[in-house]
Amino acid sequence: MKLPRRGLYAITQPENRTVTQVVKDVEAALRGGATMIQYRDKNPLDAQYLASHLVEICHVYDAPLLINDSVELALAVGADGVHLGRDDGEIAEARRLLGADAIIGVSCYNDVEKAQAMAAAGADYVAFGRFFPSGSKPLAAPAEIVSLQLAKQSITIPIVAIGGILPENGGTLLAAGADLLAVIGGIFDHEPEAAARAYQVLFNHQAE
Ligand SMILES: Cc1ncc(COP(=O)(O)OP(=O)(O)O)c(N)n1
Ligand SMILES: Cc1ncsc1CCOP(=O)(O)O
Ligand SMILES: [Mg+2]
Repeated sequence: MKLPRRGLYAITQPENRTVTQVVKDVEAALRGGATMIQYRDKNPLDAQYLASHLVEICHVYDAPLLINDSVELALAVGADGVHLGRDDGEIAEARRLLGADAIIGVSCYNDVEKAQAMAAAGADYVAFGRFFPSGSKPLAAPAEIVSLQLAKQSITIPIVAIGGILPENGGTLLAAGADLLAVIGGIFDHEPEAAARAYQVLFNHQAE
């Protein structure tokens, strides 16, 4: 499945929710216009079961499903790719295991040089953030909007922004160079279809 060049990238929040509820919420986010989903679960009970249901529903909507942190889980469930942070392994190993068509995204925090190196090493997208205080990851280090502007000058793969992004503040990040907005709470702390739809105006504006 192809990596969308821009759009809303919804990241799951499965804590204290049943598999049925998480799948329903993700489907609602997809109906609301999310273009890609990441399964992120820091306390998984049955990750393989949930992730395989998420692959199924994402493919109905032609949206890639990426797995946070785990190449092994991505392989096991036939996911479209993986998101790797600084402690989650190397791009080359993920590529070897998942294949040429897999989508491999990497966290670059606030480090434009790292993003350039990751793009050269074969990443499919680079992610910067957190840009705004995040209830989902309160200790995430701040990133500067100027990093998006600098990255945009030298990086041609899609740039993802993450952290406290709402329909009210996402426009600044897109204007600075972000292509995809990655969101947890702004979608899944609310009714996800309406919440996802509220971000679409940002992308429609940009296209004008
Ligand atoms: C799109 C996207 N960007 C950044 C992250 C954060 O990854 P990481 O630093 O590995 O932190 P955890 O998410 O594993 O807590 C992400 N998951 N997705
Ligand atoms: C995983 C992650 N990495 C940096 S901030 C963050 C959480 C983003 O969630 P929210 O959209 O609720 O701030
Ligand atoms: Mg990680």
